[in-house]
This record gives sequence, structure tokens and C-alpha cells, in this order.
Amino acid sequence: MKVATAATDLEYEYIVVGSGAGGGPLASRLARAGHKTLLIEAGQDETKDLNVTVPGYMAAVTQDPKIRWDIFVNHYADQNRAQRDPKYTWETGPFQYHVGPNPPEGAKPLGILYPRAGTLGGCTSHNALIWITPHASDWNGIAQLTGDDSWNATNMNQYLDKVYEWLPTGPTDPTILVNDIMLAQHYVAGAAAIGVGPRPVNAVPGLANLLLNDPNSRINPERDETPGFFQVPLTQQTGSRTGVKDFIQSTVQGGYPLDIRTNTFVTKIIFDESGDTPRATGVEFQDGEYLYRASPLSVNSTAGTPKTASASKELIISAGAYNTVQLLKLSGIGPKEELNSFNIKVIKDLPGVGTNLQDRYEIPVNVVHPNDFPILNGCTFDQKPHDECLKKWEDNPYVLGQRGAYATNGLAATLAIHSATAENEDIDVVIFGGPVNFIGYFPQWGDFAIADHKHFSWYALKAHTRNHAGTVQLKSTDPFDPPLINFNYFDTGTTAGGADQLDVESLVQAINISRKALTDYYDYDVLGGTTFIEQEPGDKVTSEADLEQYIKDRAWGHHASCTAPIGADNDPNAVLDSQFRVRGVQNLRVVDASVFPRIPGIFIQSAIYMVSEKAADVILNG
Ligand SMILES: Cc1cc2nc3c(=O)[nH]c(=O)nc-3n(C[C@H](O)[C@H](O)[C@H](O)COP(=O)(O)OP(=O)(O)OC[C@H]3O[C@@H](n4cnc5c(N)ncnc54)[C@H](O)[C@@H]3O)c2cc1C
Repeated sequence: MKVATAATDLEYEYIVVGSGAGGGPLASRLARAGHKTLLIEAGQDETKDLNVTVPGYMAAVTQDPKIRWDIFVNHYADQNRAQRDPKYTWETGPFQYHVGPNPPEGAKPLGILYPRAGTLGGCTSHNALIWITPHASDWNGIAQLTGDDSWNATNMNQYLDKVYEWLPTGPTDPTILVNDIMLAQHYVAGAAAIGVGPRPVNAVPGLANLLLNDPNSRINPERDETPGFFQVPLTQQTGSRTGVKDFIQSTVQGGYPLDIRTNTFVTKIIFDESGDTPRATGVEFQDGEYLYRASPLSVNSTAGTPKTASASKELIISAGAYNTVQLLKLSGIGPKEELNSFNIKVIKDLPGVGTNLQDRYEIPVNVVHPNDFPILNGCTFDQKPHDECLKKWEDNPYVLGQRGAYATNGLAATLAIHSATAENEDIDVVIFGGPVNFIGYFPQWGDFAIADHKHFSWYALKAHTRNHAGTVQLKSTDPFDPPLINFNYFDTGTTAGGADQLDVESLVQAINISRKALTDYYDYDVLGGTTFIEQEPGDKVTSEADLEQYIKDRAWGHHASCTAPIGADNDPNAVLDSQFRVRGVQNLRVVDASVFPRIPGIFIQSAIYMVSEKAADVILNG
């Protein structure tokens, strides 16, 4: 890969900061249009690492010290309340953690782990690969809010086509699943719980048929509202992870003028203030591995000397929902009071920067069987010579069905539901099933999730959540210090019109459906799967009130977004206009998960990729 090295090299037409879902496609498109473009990435290129390429390692990759950033967030400002979550984490030494109650003397409270990736491809290089495209209402909402018709869903379709030019996707091969009868029994029961299960005698072929249902169907005009049982499309091709990393690399290999500068951390945006309106002209950065203090390898890192790079046309910030906010604020773009309190010179008072933080709410029902799921036989998830599933994956590179368990993320099927408290006609809850013990994120969550092969989770995700009361604020003026992140969950966040309660009720309904799937499992005992015991929430948590408490204590999210939102011209909290331009300054845009006024769809990477393609179109074609 071509790498820009000396500071004197660094004059570009466009600079894009961050190579994730937002920055990667855009930088590639700008270069493919012939523009000299610099893509700056804090992390390094780990795209050949098996942790990244093997879908079955999707938990292991989030623990990889070369890739991971440990960000800790607060679900509740009240720490006593926050600590009701058994995932609440304490620091006992540098990157040494205690999880749960009774921390050792002197341990420092941190909050809830929010995994992030500092690496080429950003979080798309470590995410769970799930590919579910946005709802039409997501785009039409932005069109309505801004009066910019180019956001309407029909027009946005072209950007999905653009993404598919470089991103292969596909579901888990059904033959991998139907060989595991216990797993198949869970899946048919899930289908039965929502009224579409095959008859028991026809369970296995019936399941194979159900797994043909595509949740992203572009043929069904009622796709957004259609409940049912669906396959889960993944960002994979013949069982290897795909993502923007591939598009970036093929752009460089194709000889387009794209320079990638990895191990480079941008600390500040440079403005020319000589005119009436401040104009972004470039960035200050430092070279060095693992500079950000969220990286466990930062303990040994040393920053290089500060350098600069200039952009003659535009600078685009795509550092993700947390880091884009941090960079804007450190550069003088944000709420005046907060900037003043840190003695940061105000370039533009934009009160909305770092507000409006949104996410899903997710919650599991987990059971344990007395025996292992056969699909996981030989899987040790550790790349060691005894990892027979890796051998199978490596020995069968071309045929998806023969690559075995590692050719999937383990979450092969989902129930899609329109909950009783959904805001509109769209599906608003999905419930994924897989042979895993998933209870959310905490240090070493991946090891916990696959510590044995006996667990099964139905885990629910509430889409179109109503809470928009989260914040991202500076902790200090040190650019390597992660910011303060408060989600203000449920009744401590957006409560107008009973918003918090409506979201909780959707999740109670999801738990009840998950439990029905577990009851219906026994209707299919002709398949011969063994019995199980519910562990989470557990048989003592049954009343409505107890279920609500379980959800409020333990829910989590992993689609942080909306912190530098696009909005109407007359909205003082709108950070961006409908063309991604930062209001009140010139030559500066934001393109990543931050840009949404409302959290889109069910899974967010598709929406961000589409937005990135749209931004390229706007920048190149006006
Ligand atoms: C564990 C996990 C699983 C997920 N699974 C799914 C899934 O299955 N499906 C789905 O749709 N979504 C999933 N997501 C969410 C999705 O991957 C992210 O929302 C998406 O990648 C965000 O894109 P982004 O461009 O906003 O930010 P990112 O992808 O985070 O990219 C930002 C990049 O900017 C770099 N950067 C940050 N600050 C600086 C700086 N100052 N200087 C230089 N570089 C910088 C970072 O290193 C990073 O590479 C998951 C997220 C997590 C954490």
C-alpha cells in the first residue's frame, strides 16, 4: 500500500479522517474520481489478520489488543443505578478490569464497555457482520426534516446500488445449520413462536425454506413492514469477512490517487480565520502506534512530533460518533460554554455537537443445555493448532457450505417483529438466535460467550428507539483521552409522551416471544434436541415489573450515532446541513454515524455506507 511519509508530502485536495463505514467509501470514491486524497487512520492495517477475516472470530476480534479500543460509557449518571448491571466494570490497574459487584479496594469505577475498533476499516473490521438495510422512513424522515428531496428513499436506493458495486454480502449457508439438529430445533421453534413454523414432521426442510427469506428484499414493496422469520445476511463472501477495507485496498491497487496514512492520529482541525467565515484548511496530527489511550497497547506508545497536512478542497471528518465529536470540540466547534470551560478558542458555537446521542436497546434470553451444540465441535476460537474449525475453514476456501461453523457469525436467523408499541408500521424489533452465551459487552465478553458450547441465546434488538438524550463531552483537552459518554437510558433520558416506557414495553414483548420460542422448542422434540434451563433472565424474573427492571438494569447497545446531526436550517442544534457541511464554517464536512438526526433502520453499517456514497456524490457532483 502506498503510504505518505514526510510532512512535506502532505498536500492534498481532500483529506478524510477515519477509514470506517463513513470515511472509507468516501475517500475511495474521491480518489477514483481523480482527486488527490489522503485517508488518515489512527489504527493500523490488520485486514489480513484471521481475527478480522474469519466470521466465526467476531467475538475474538473485539478482544484483539492490536485492534480494540476500550471505551467505557455510562448508561445512567447515577452510579448506584448503573452498578445494578452485572457488566459494570472497574479498573484495577492499567487495562486490568474487575467486572460486576464487590470490586477490590481502590478499584476505579469505569462504567459499561463499549467496544470500538481503531484499525483500517474502523468498526466494520470487527463488527458482527450483520447486514440489514435501512427502512424507507429513515431516509424520508431526513428529506422531510431538511426539505432536501435528494434524501427521499427512492433516490437513496442508488447509493445502495453503489455500495453493492464493492460489497458482497450473503447469508449463512443453511447446510451448515441443518446438520445441527439441536440448533435447527431452536430455529424452527422461533419460527413457530411467530406463527410461521413448519410442521414438526417437516421441520428440517421447512427450516431450509424459511432460511431463504431475505430481510433486505428489494422486490417486496412492503419489506419494511413485513414480519417473519428471516435469514441474516452477512458482510461475507464464501465465508470470509468483506467490508470497506476491500474497497480501500482495491482503490489503492487500482492506481487511483489515494494515500493511506495508518498509525496517524489527528489532534486538531486547522482553520484559516482571515475571511468572514472560518475555513478548514487541514489537520494537525501525530504519528505513532496505539496513541489513543483507549487502546490497551497505548501503555507503551510514544507520540511523534506534531505534523500537519493541508486540503486544498475539503476536509471530511469520519472518526465515528464519539471521536468526531471530540475532534470537532478540540478544534473549537461545539457548545460555547463547554469549550470555554476548557479554554478552547471558539471557532463556531454549535450547541448540538455531542448531543442527541442515540443507540438501540438490546436484551437476551439465554438457556443452557446439558450437552454441546454439534456445530461447534472442535471450535476453540483461538487460532491455535487445536482449533479444528479453523482448519476446516482454511482447508475449504471456495465452498461456503464446506467451511463449517467459522463461515458464519453464529447468528444465522432472526425473527422480525412489529411490536405492540412500535412508532409506525415498520418492523421495530428483531430477535436473533445462536449457540452462544451473549449477555452484552464487558471485558473478555467474547471468551465468556463461547466458554462452553452448551448455551443458546435469543437476543432482541429494539430499533427506532426513542431516546435521544445521550451526550459526548470532553474529559480534558488531551486529544488522546477518550471523552465522557452518557447515554441517559430510559426514564433518565427522553420521556416525552411516555417514550421510555414504550421502548421498555417493546423489549418485554421481545422477551415473551423469546420465551415462547423456548416453549415451542419442545413441540419439535421429534428432532431429538435435549432439554435446557433458562439462565437469563431466569425463572424468577417473570412479572411485568421484574422484566422491566431486568431490561433497565442490563440492556446495552452497539450502534452509537447521531452526535453531529443533520437538521433543518432553523434548528439551532443542527450541526450539519443536508449536504453534510458543518454549519458556520467552510470546507468541512462530517460523514459517519454521527450525521443522522434519528438512529436509522435496524443495523446501522448499511445506512452509514449509503450515506458515505451519498456524500461522495454530493461532493463530486454538487
Ligand atoms: C462489537 C460491535 C459489533 C457491531 N456489529 C454490527 C453489525 O453486525 N452490523 C451493523 O450494521 N453494525 C454493527 N456495528 C456497528 C458498526 O460497525 C459501526 O456503527 C460503524 O462501523 C460506525 O462507522 P463510523 O464510520 O461512524 O465509525 P468507525 O467504523 O468507528 O470508524 C471510525 C474510524 O476513525 C478512526 N479514528 C477515530 N479518531 C481518529 C483520529 N482522531 N485520527 C485518525 N483516525 C481516527 C478510528 O480508528 C476508526 O477506524 C457493530 C459495532 C460494534 C462495536
